[in-house]
Formats: sequence, C-alpha cells, structure tokens
Amino acid sequence: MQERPEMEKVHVELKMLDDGIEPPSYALPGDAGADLRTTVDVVLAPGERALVPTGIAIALPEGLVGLIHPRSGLAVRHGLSLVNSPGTIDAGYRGEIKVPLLNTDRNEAITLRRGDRIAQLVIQPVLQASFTPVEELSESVRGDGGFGSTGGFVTS
Ligand SMILES: O=c1ccn([C@H]2C[C@H](O)[C@@H](COP(=O)(O)OP(=O)(O)OP(=O)(O)O)O2)c(=O)[nH]1
Ligand SMILES: [Mg+2]
Repeated sequence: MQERPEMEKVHVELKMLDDGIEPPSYALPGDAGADLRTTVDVVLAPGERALVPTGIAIALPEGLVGLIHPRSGLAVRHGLSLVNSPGTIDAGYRGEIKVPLLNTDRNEAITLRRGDRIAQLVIQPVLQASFTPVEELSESVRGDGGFGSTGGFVTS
C-alpha cells in the first residue's frame, strides 16, 4: 500500500472565549472539517433559525479563508443546516465565530446542548481577483448556456 505523507498543517492562532468549551477538533486523521461547538443550549422550532456562538475567535493568515459547513449527520437525521451555507470567515476577522443555524425540518424541533458539535470549519486557500472591465469576454464552449443547458435531469 502506498504511504501517504503526513498532512500539511497551517498554523492558526486561536483564542478561546469560553473556558468550558473544547477547541475546534478534527474527528479523524485527514478530516477536512474541524468541528465547532455551541456554547449555549438552543431549541430550534421547525423552520426556526438562530445565530449560535462557538466560543472561539481565530486569526487566519491572509490568503486563507474559513468556510463553515453543516455536519451531514445532523443534516440528514434532523434537518439541521446553516442559513448562509457555507459561512465565510475572512482572514481579517477577529470576532467570535458564530453560526446561523436553521432547522429545515417541517415538524420536529431540534435541541442542541452546550458543547455539542454543530458545524465544521474548513480552511482553504483563496485567491483575490483583479477585475478587468472589457467590452467582450473571451470565448468558451459553454458560452452563455447555464441553468440546466446540458440536460441530465427529468423534465415534466
Ligand atoms: O457564518 C458566519 C459568517 C460570517 N461570520 C463572520 C466572519 C466573517 O468574516 C464576517 C463577515 O461575514 P460575511 O462577509 O459573510 O458577512 P457580510 O454580511 O458581508 O458582513 P460584512 O459587511 O461584515 O462583511 O462575519 C461568522 O462568524 N459566521
Ligand atoms: Mg462581507
């Protein structure tokens, strides 16, 4: 079996804002998302949303972005999602990371307890563009086709 080189890790400053909460953690080696925890108990009625604190602040080096994704287990089992999925954590942001949770279930409330892992933070490189206004865009095969132009779905 081919040896996998150890995953490269970027150093990110972390400030814990709540002593009783565990820092973000990767559940398994090689995982992309570090799980974030809620510092508060919260009950979300069907269709309800709430901005939930995580008790952490970070300083990402410029050139990186933090993306907050839902956890698929909670999504599939309970319908828990994020209003703004994925949330964007800018490199310059030093405030507390908060997660706008949304209960998409039509019937059942979702109960979360302080310390529960509610979402995951994926850190990625990011590029800024220098936008150049032009009269005509360069040509491409796709052109202006979009929104299902390549087919592959059932029509009614
Ligand atoms: O799920 C999220 C999304 C954002 N933020 C924080 C970090 C981010 O850097 C900042 C701004 O987020 P965004 O740019 O998505 O929001 P905006 O509505 O454009 O606000 P702003 O005008 O402050 O950029 O809010 C969170 O804590 N959680
Ligand atoms: Mg913004």
